[in-house]
Amino acid sequence: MAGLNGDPFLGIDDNIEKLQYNNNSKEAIDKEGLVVGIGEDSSNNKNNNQGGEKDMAGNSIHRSGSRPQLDLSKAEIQGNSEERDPTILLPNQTDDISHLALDIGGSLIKLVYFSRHEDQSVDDKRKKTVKERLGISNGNRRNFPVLGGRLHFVKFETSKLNECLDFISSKQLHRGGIDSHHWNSEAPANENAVIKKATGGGAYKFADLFKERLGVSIDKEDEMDCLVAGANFLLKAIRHEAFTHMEGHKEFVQIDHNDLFPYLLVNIGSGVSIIKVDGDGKFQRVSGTNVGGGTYWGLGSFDELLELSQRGDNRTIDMLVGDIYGGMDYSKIGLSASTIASSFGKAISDKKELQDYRPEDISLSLLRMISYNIGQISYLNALRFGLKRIFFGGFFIRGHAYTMDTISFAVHFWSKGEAQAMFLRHEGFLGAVGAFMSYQKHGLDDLMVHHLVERFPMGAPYTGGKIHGPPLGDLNEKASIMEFCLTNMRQFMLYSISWMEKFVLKGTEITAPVPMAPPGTTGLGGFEVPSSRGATLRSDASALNVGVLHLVPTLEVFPLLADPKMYWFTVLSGHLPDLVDKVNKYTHYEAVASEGGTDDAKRRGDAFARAFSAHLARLMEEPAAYGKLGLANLLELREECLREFQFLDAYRSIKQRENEASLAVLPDLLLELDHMDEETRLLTLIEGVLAANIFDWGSRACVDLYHKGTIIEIYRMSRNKMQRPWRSLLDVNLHSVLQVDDFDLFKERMLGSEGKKPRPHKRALLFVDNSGADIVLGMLPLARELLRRGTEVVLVANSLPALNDVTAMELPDIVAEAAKHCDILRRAAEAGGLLVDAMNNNSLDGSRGNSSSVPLMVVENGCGSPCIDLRQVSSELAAAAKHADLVILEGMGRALHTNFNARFKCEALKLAMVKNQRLAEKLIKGKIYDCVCRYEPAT
Ligand SMILES: CC(C)(COP(=O)(O)O)[C@@H](O)C(=O)NCCC(=O)O
Ligand SMILES: [Mn+2]
Repeated sequence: MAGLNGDPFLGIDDNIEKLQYNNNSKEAIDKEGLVVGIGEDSSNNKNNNQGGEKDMAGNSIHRSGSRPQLDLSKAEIQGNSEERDPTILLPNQTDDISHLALDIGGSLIKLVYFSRHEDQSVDDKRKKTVKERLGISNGNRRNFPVLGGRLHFVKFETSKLNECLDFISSKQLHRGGIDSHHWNSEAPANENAVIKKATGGGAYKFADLFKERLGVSIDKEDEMDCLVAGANFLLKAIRHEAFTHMEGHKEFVQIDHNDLFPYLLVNIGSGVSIIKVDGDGKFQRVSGTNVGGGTYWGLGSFDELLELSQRGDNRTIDMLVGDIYGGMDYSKIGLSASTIASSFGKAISDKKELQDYRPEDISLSLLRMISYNIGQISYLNALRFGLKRIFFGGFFIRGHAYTMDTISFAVHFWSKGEAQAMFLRHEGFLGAVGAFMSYQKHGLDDLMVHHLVERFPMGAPYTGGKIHGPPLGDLNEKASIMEFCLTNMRQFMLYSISWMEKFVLKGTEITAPVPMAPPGTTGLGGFEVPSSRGATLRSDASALNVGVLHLVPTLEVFPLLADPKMYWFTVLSGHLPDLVDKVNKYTHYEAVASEGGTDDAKRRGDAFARAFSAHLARLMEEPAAYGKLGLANLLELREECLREFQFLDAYRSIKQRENEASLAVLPDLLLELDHMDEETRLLTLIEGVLAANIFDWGSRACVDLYHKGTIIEIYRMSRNKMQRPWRSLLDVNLHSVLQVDDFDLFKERMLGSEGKKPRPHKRALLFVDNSGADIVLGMLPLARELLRRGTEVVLVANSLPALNDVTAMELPDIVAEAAKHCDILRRAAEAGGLLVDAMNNNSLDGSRGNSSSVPLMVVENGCGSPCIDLRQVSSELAAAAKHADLVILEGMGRALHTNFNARFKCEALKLAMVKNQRLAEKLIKGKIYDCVCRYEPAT
């Protein structure tokens, strides 16, 4: 604002302690260097396994006696006890319970395991009061036996079954489960039975080994049942599960749940099963072929063959139409000269021995032969049953572009474009997911898309998010530890380290580019040879194509969205590729510093930096690797990655400092505001919100600023810069320039015109953003103004920390502090149950207790990212939304990157400062630190 009259901060900052942001932590880390250097050679691996076997054998008596560690005291049946298989609540059970299911195939073991979320939400008196106020009861929601957790996906070679057993043992997955038959029943659990679901031939073949090594009984599930159940579940529940892949181009397909059946499921494992699926549990295995993944693998190492094929030229060994027709097409029947007439056909005429051919060429010829054959048989079966959609699953595909292109080409060619080949991101895990779902207790079949949040495989499959044991760097140290690994606990630590190392190593390996077929085809046989581009094949391509699935049964669609179905298309503004390098990486330093720069923190910080960089590199190389991603997902990726490496709140101390500094000047600001007339006050309040939004630790430019001045200096500068009109914003969807200084419209709605007083809003939901000045000097004074007008205010904050965003857990204390200086806030906070245990006895006007004030409440939004996807919000927020007639979204993350184009059933105000030069140029035709104020009446 040009010359903010009577700026409350002129002069004040001299009285408060100068808070200079310190960047010592970064220097300290730079100086010492992070603990790096890992690596796992095969001998280590061997030692691990040997040690494991010996040790496990030695401890078998101890282990077989280990029942699931469940505290059954005060167990009670939940809901109607007349129901069959009612859920049993275990109120005293606190340990994490893990479950696993296996699909043990001829070549690979696929493992899906579940880990419960650590409950990080507040469930104290305050929350209870707020819930009561909002009329939230658990009665109107289905009670899920699983309160939320994660599904992880891991695979092993069947020939290395020991690795799989070690993994299960190291993660204690064999203990965590419980007797599956009794979870939902009233019958007492069998003392000794630990039953795990498994499918595939290995469930029969290796049952005794599981019993012997882990004390686990295998409950065998039918393979076809599992494949279909897994495919149906994934197709219905996971966004962007299915995609097409043609000529190197990947396109995600939005599956309509009501129009999924019938379809053809082709599972390419060792052999191939072709299944016609008509519904849940309704299917028929209509065909199959023995030429499958095992055929390829049987002739060499799968990954090596795939790698070789990248450099192959099958024309040296395949007989082409042109070879028979003297280089000509056989155009009369539509065969081009490059069409393969006979796979390996040249080998007959060439009079060469097999060893005279290049392994690369043989490998490619083989890959094409198998892929075309599968594509053709699949097409014939689709034709036989009149099916248009064919989903291909199984580990043969491995996210390999050339394989998918070849299969797609065959289906397209034979069906003349009538049938479509689609692939699944969880391609290899269909059976394992199906087996997992056969645990009745999970109630997974009832979960909807919005209950499942796919996050990224930061290393969770390898580490489970926890890192145990000493630093990774010193292999000698590791070796000596190994010698002393005699107890189970040490054993557990050892394996955890080993998995961790593998992941970090993988993180650096996975950066090789994905080979893509060149565009353009030449008849059946398609593209001539794989592109030579990207000579290295990602060895573990599939491992990073799937994320960890977070099950959050309490998430709901935000009820005030005007058109939830269109939300996906309007919510995101950012495009990924050019933004990847913009996501700053200095979080790493803050994270390590937030935990005192300890060796353990440095070690985890290093692992985080590697994992995060690996994911960014992977995304640069293939932006759709994890499904369709926008900037919002990328920002969430960073937060998730931090959490995986146990950095639960990297900005904790920064947030605290900013809160304290801002709370110190709040009384002066409130005094100043109270001396203004209504109109000036409203403008000052909105300017205050925009100005204070400058405190954003996700913006490199802002962080550079913080190193140059105190919080208050920066805040004052920011306020002095406020100038109307605020910027125009380019609507990316409408391709038009929108005027977004809607302050006058908002003012009219708030204060009226021509002497007419409009009715105040009934309830406003304020989606707050950052800690410190942003919440204390920006959003709280605005909330106070609304409260003063008789509007109930719900502060909506993150459930989990993300950058310097304020969380729902932190807010009540901030409000309590602010309430010490303001009766309006105090009374409202009391009325809203916010001051239950943070009561201040010295009220400003001497009044106490229940006032007639409208309430001020806090609810969590259900997310842990700087952005918000309103298709997945907490049930409290959904309940609070029911009576709301005003939504205020604040900050770049919530109001620009996401939701700028979201339309609401009620009025909406979107406020943000743009803190990135490039985004300012792209989104608004402006510059860094320009502001957006958009007001929209109810839709
Ligand atoms: C992470 C953020 C969305 C946070 O902004 P906020 O919501 O706090 O206003 C923002 O800092 C951002 O867009 N960062 C990425 C681009 C950059 O480096 O500036
Ligand atoms: Mn923020």
